[in-house]
Amino acid sequence: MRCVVHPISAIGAIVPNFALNPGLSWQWHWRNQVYEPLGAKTISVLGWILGDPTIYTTSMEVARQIVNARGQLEKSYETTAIMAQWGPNLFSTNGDDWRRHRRILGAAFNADVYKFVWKETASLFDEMVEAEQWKKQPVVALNPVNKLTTKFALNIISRCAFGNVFSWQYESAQPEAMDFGKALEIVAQSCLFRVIIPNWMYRLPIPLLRRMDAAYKTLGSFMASVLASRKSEMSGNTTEDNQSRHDLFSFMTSASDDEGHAAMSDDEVISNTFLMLFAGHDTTAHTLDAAIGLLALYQDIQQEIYEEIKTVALEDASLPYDAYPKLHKTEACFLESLRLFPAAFLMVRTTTEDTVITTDDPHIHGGRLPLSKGTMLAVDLIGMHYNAEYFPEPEEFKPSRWYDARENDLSMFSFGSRTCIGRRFALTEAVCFLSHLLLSWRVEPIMRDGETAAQWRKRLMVADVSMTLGVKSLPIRLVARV
Ligand code: HEM
Repeated sequence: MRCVVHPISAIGAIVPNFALNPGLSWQWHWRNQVYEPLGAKTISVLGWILGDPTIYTTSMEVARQIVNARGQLEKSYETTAIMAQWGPNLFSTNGDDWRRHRRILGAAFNADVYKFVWKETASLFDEMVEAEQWKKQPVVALNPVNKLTTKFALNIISRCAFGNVFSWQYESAQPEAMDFGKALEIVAQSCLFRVIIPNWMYRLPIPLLRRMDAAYKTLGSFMASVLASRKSEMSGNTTEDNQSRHDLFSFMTSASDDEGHAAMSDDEVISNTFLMLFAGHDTTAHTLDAAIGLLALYQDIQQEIYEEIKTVALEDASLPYDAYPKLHKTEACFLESLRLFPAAFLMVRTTTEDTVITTDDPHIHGGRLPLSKGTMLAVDLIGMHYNAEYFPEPEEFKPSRWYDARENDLSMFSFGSRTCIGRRFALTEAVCFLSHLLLSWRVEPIMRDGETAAQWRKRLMVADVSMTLGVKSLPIRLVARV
């Protein structure tokens, strides 16, 4: 594909998708117009004015080679800078450094944490229902549902990453004050701009920039103070007991402590915490939106899932953690929503030396693609997930595709050793949220007069692509089940 400005460049990413500019969202808008007509799963994309050639692939085979290659293909500074604003972390590092981060964080993602995620999600759900007074109303309009899921996922990651609980009705006494909840929200929304805007600009009297800067500083000093207090707990200087905590931060700091000379530095601990805050909420919230939208459209599937949830709910309508392994259909529904709307839609690597990859397009260079050092490769998860060879009738919402899926089939979380470390965290939170929601309410689309379900889907179930991918502003109605 040839274009004026490469999609993975500052200008390409900012300018929206139109005939002359693919933009960051071409993979969504042109998902049926590029690979199939070219007769290839792996293509090159070249910007005439700006941007070096990049190889894009929708092939599972090539994707596995790319993400599992050791040494010849790595993450580059340019493509990880947004996630590494506080220093090196699991997402941004390669080789031995990455292995050290993965070992330490791997210890933090454990069964106790998943149980904690379930407990916190269930408890926040109850708090939300109470605060929003849903029980008093036969019908609740969520317009849009996105606000609710984003608030929910931010709150959960804050609880489960730091053990920092802010209540559902949390509002600062002074609306202009910069506290943790506000700072987290602003930082999450402004990550991309933070790497583009030079530091000196934050000294200008521009309220928006000043507020962004204050949010970064608040979050930075909050993370530093939590680290200091956890270290103090570990050295036995306080009455608090680090062992009784089940948040990721505590497991990460004690795993790092156990590593001795291979431990993470304070900057690395803080950078990994920021990474989890960021990677751990937007992706899950976006997918919950998509799942709720799709279930609203596919009432028969929603009913099937409701029946499954009902069989595991206790008499008081609570759903214990033990029920989770029995909620296959609910989990499959979330996975299928992720297939249709892959929140992390692009995985990028760069060659560190001249290399050759094997493609499954034998008619192009005999299926062998020579690449020179410095070539960027991008795994296009949208193109892969809408390829009928892998997923027949790709536009259809069919959770049953995932009923017998193995861990390594979950393409939406990447493959192999660099697969998403937070996938079980996300799945636990999502299944807990959806099962609580669907047990008590039926979800329906709020349509315009005379609009059909198909028109509603076409109008609203459209991917909004920036750092992550999700559907925009979905109007949803909750109808109480009697
Ligand atoms: C629906 C939710 C999620 C999706 C779709 C998702 C997707 C992904 C994907 C595709 C990757 C691979 C990126 C690459 O190699 O370029 C990844 C990596 C990662 N994810 Fe997730 N993720 C989700 C939730 C989470 C959560 C909840 C956390 C943490 C609490 C998390 C933390 C990470 C981290 C730290 C990495 C880097 C792993 C490494 O390089 O070893 N993710 N995620």
